[in-house]
Amino acid sequence: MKTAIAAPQIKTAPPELEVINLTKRFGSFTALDQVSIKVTPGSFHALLGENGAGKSTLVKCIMGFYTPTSGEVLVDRQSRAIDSPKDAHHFGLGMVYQHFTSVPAMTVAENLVLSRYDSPQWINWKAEYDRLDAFMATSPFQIDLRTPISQLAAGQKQKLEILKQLYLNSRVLILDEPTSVLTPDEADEVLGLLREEVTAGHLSVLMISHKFREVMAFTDEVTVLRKGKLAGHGYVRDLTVDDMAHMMLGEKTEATPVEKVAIADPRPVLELKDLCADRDNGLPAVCSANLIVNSGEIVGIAGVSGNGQRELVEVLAGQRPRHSGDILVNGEPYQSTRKEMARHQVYTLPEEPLRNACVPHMSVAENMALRTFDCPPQARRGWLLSLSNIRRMAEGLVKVFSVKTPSVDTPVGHLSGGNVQRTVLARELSSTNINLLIAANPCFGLDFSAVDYIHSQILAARNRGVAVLLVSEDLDELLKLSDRIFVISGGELVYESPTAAADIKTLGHKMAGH
Ligand SMILES: Nc1ncnc2c1ncn2[C@@H]1O[C@H](COP(=O)(O)OP(=O)(O)OP(=O)(O)O)[C@@H](O)[C@H]1O
Repeated sequence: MKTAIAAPQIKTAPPELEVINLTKRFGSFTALDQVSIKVTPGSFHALLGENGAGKSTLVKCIMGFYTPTSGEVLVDRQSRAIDSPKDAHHFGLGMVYQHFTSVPAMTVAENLVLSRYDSPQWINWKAEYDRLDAFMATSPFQIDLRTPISQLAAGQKQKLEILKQLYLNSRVLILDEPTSVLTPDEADEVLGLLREEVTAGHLSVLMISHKFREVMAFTDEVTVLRKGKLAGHGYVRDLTVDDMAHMMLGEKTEATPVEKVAIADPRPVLELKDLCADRDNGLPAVCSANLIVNSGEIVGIAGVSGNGQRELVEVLAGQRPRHSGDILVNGEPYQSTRKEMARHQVYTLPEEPLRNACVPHMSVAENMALRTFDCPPQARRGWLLSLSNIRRMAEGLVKVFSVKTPSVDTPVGHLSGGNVQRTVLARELSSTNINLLIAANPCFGLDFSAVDYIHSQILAARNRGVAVLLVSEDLDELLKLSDRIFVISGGELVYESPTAAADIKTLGHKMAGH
């Protein structure tokens, strides 16, 4: 019988990681073209690029998820065959993802032991806890080993993802947008602690990021990809944000900002009256929510993830039954059916669009047609589909919304995260008759030029008279876009203010549940 053996906890120096002329093709599409990058031991390296530039493909090739078409991965100057994450682990490489991978019902200790590659069949918990206590005492972050994951805040969960890699003795950490689910304070804390480990020479970090502020504050070097090719490299001390943006975009010009205009005769479009909804486990998620969104108004809902926002949006999108209360759209009772959505012109941008707003194995064109496939010109008599019209419409939207996809026939599940987001945005924002738009974290995972674009689209919709409910974990986004702002905490709307009069400190306190 195999018993648990604790992972070695010796702080060895990180190895040098180098990628030489790496090419990755998916069929006839070249996602990476002769890309080289070197992560020197004890450096904090940022990997930048627009959505679809090839960043995830590059790190997936390094970690052995993908087999490169050609090129080499060198660890300590020797070419290595890395065919799986387990091989990568063997060479000291570990990956931390955007989303948490821990099992919510298990404790921190159980998740750490579970993360090991030498999964034991029998665990001596007494000995395991002694070793875990010793590991935790010397690690850069401390988390109580006996706490279930479901009780951890987002920042602690992300710290645990990093701790897992340290526990596995990974010396080169590859982080894929590690702060996207964190508040700015949590992000600074996590990156600051990693920075200390890098400065002490215990770790190297290669971090995919869209946030220039974090790149400038915490990293030493940047490598930039553009359309699958190496577009630049440099030291952060020698570069400005403009330099990096220019490397990412080439000669493209920036979007002109959209100004808000005053709306005449606003009328209530969305009304929530004592709306209550439950979580999957039957416990209350949304408690007696009351709010009105008027035409030509953006109402923002701020809150730390897990405070009922997801369930609220799911109820409005028809993906979760309400427990009680009323929803009115244009003054009429609203049950969020597809028919009602079409009649009242309600559009939604839910979070995690690949899971909540797409059918991953269906093509980009089919996904773009999910709202309109049974209407002319995409269908005759409601059921006779015109595939050529569906493709033609998708080709137009791909151009307008700059979706990077090999073709409109590619399964949407094959697109990069940001391009899945753009596919859904194209479908939901392209109608000229939008009446109500419900958007949840619409810029999650998007590069800065895409964020500007989406913000200008949402503002332009508002200026046309669309009522917008914007649920976001990004307070800066809410302060920039919304006319009125609410805070949701513990499922209750605990604060409301016109955004111009909102006090940031009070917002922060309310978000933290005080
Ligand atoms: N399994 C796959 N099959 C076909 N094409 C793919 C596959 N995975 C990625 N691609 C394509 O490769 C390109 C690069 O994708 P990748 O996910 O590496 O981009 P990225 O820079 O990480 O983008 P983002 O910032 O949006 O996450 C995209 O055009 C994507 O559509």
